[in-house]
This record gives sequence, structure tokens and C-alpha cells, in this order.
Amino acid sequence: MTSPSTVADGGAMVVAQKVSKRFGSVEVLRGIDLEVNKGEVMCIIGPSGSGKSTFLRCINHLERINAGRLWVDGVLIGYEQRGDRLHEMKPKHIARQRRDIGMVFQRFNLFPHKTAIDNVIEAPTVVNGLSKKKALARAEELLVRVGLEDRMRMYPSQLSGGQQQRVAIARALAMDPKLMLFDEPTSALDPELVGDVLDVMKELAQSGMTMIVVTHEMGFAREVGDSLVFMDAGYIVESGAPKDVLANPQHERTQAFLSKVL
Ligand SMILES: Nc1ncnc2c1ncn2[C@@H]1O[C@H](COP(=O)(O)OP(=O)(O)OP(=O)(O)O)[C@@H](O)[C@H]1O
Repeated sequence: MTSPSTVADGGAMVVAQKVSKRFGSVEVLRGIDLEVNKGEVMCIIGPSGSGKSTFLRCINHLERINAGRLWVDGVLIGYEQRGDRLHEMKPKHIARQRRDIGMVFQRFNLFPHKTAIDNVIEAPTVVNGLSKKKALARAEELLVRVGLEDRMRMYPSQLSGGQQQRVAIARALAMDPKLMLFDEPTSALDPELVGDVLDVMKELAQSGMTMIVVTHEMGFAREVGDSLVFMDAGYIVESGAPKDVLANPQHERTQAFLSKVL
């Protein structure tokens, strides 16, 4: 029998069952059920305030859910089982679980007084325990992967927004995450910089990384996404293959949203 802290995942990286979250009296997530398989790229779209970021933040322990259950790679988020009972997870166990999850935000949160490579290097040394030399090699490899081989020694203020966002992606990858969460990674960028960041994400998807991407980039969702979820007012209103949802939305709220953004 499945114990409360484990889930019969059948290859799922993320399982959400009836996940609810409220801030004060405001219900922001109202019973989210979904599964993201290993290697899947799930895109989440929806109007402002529908709860998309909050859902990602709950997966990454940045918010606590009020009801329901959430598993990452078969491990229950925020709780551990002792005997028959669930207990709140200790901070060191939360920190361990968060190492499996890389998150990239809309606003790149780089250290301004560190170069690109020094922004990336911290995770391999501190989190993964690599020697300084190996961490440096790892950070260089990741910066090459995101196309910044000629910008490694520059400070964030010397980089464009798109380049800074690619450093942020390299830094998240430096933890060797099993799961990458992207929260509107291109919406703060000038239009001409968006493509380079999306290309890095596409390469990551093709490498087999499991990804949940909150985005307004419908072209990316159609081309790269394996699944598309439309959220509104804290509910999953509709989900399916991106090309189907985008071309032939079934729900009137999805239709209304897409008519504004497509
Ligand atoms: N820490 C908080 N305290 C109170 N309310 C919050 C908090 N964080 C989010 N909210 C509220 O939760 C709702 C959902 O916010 P969320 O950022 O998840 O929406 P979203 O769908 O990601 O929106 P957007 O597309 O504009 O980023 C909003 O009404 C927001 O004001």
C-alpha cells in the first residue's frame, strides 16, 4: 500500500493532488490536480493573478500549501513520515529536497558584485561539494552551454537582460536539478533578447530535463511543450496537447484568454 509520504508515481516527477493555497481569506489555488512525467515539458498559461507563480512557488517550498499533497520525484513536499504519521520536514531536509529543483524567475536575481562565472560557481562548490577546480570547470561548461563563453568574467551590469537570464539558468543548472521551474523567464526582457533565452530552454528540453514553464510565449508552448495547462482563478480549467488547446480550446474561459493573447 502507498504510504502518505510516497506516491505510486509511475514515472511522474511532480504529482499534485487537490493542492490548495490561500493568502488570508483569498483562495489562490483551489484544488490543483496534475502530473508531470519525467522528461516532460509542461507549460502553464493563464491570466494575471490566476495562481501560476504561486503553484511553482509551492513546488519549490517557497510557499506552504494549505491543503492537498504535492510530491516531487515520489517524495512528499514539506513532510516526512515517521511511523504512521506525517511530520513537518526539518529545514535541512527541505534544503536537501530543494537541491533537486532549479528555479528561474522573471527577474534575474544575480549577485551584482560577482562575475557571471562567480554567480554560477557557488552551487557546484557549496551545494554539490565539488573542489574549486572542478566547480570552475563545471561553471565554465554551463556558461558555454548557455552561449556565454565570451562573457564569463563580466559583471551583471555589463550583460544584457537576456544574458543575465542565461547566467541565472546556468546557476540553476549547476545544482544538477531533476526538475526546472521557469516563472515567466522572458517577460522582463526586450523582445530581441527573448529568442536567445528560449533557445537555451529548448536545448534543455531536448536534453530530457523535466520542466514546468509559466509563460506567455505561445510559440514556445506549441513547439517545445509536451502539455499545456490553462489556469484561471486558481483552477485548472483545461489541459492537453499544446497544439490542440491553442488551436481548439474547449472552454470559453480558455477561448476568451487566447483571443486576447494570440
Ligand atoms: N505573498 C502573498 N500574499 C498575499 N497575496 C499573494 C501573495 N502572493 C500572491 N498573492 C496573490 O495571489 C494571487 C495569484 O498570484 P500569482 O502571482 O500566483 O498569479 P500569476 O497567475 O502568476 O500572475 P502573473 O501572471 O501576473 O504573474 C494574486 O491575487 C496575488 O495578489
